[in-house]
Amino acid sequence: MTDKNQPFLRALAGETVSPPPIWLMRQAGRYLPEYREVRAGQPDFINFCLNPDAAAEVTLQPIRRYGFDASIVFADILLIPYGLGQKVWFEKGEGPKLEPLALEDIGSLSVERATEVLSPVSETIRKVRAGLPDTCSLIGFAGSPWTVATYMIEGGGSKDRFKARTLAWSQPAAFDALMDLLAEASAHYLKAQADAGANALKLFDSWAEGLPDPLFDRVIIRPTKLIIDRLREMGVDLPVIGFPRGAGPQAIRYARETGVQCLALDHGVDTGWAREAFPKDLVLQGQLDPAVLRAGGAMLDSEIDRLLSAWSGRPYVFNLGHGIHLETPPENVTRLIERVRNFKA
Ligand SMILES: Cc1c2[nH]c(c1CCC(=O)O)Cc1[nH]c(c(CCC(=O)O)c1C)Cc1[nH]c(c(CCC(=O)O)c1C)Cc1[nH]c(c(C)c1CCC(=O)O)C2
Repeated sequence: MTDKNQPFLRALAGETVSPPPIWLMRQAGRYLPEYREVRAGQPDFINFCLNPDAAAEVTLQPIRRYGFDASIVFADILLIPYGLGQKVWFEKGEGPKLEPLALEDIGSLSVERATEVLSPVSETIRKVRAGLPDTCSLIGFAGSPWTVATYMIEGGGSKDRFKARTLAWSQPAAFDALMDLLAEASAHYLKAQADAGANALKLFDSWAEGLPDPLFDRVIIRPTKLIIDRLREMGVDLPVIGFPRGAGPQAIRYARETGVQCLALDHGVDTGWAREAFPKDLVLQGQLDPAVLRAGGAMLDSEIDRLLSAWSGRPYVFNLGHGIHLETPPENVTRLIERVRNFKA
């Protein structure tokens, strides 16, 4: 299996592939009836993620149904806090819950424990890789330290991450130490995924929006660069995709300074601006609105065409601007893929 066989890896290496490779953020999930069936037998979400047979099966489901160019291992960004020793659970319809972490308690978190607890994810990767066609790439991932820390500190999702931002300003040394610890745990976790057979890696910074420059540098750029530098030090040379959702123009600095090979754009990014703002050798991914995929019809077609035209002639991976919505009709995804695959530049 070489890069040449995989259109997704060719694009990540900087080649303009036409039509562009396509996969979707959160492509395994509740919009698929076959996922809901497996999920029904796996009441505990964390155990589900750490069950290699079940996790490999749902990772492969969207590949079988749609033939995407890339798969992403079924896991969750909150496995890291769980592995480090924090209490994490998922309540139906309410999203993730965590026992809020006080910065004074960082000492109770263990990187070694996380590496051990998360080892089933490597087993999932081995199983998935063995079940994938040679032309399909496999993406390993982790949450970025800031996004993961917001859940750890707030005890779940939050509207504007006010508590986490306050702590970043009021206790800078302790907060930066938490970033360091999360970066170290993530680097080891991603290295294990690479060793198990992942072809590319992705860092999800879903809550990168709304940060003043000094915080953006401290909690987004520095820890992201730490992870990538650490991976390179450990001999991992896979391409890395960064997704600093909502970063706006700060993404220019992010792309220049962190060491990512590919930048995933959210649907709120001005396409014309981004075409000019990012260097031509930076691979871009995105940025279809999950709501237009949910809506379908003629609007979906015209949005697909707009993005394909806007991003043609440069290395690009077709994707959503954020995760697929659970109410998305599976046939809209079929329509999307057909339209992308029939595109002639
Ligand atoms: C912020 C974040 C999380 N998890 C993730 C992010 C970053 C991407 C983003 O911004 O969407 C990333 C993630 N979560 C999941 C995957 C693998 C599946 C895939 O991408 O195909 C990935 C890549 C499975 C999941 N993770 C979760 C589900 C749904 C759980 C279920 O089946 O009941 C899945 C399929 C649960 C989860 N996990 C998380 C939340 C907020 C929730 C609840 C919201 C929701 O239900 O969608 C944290």
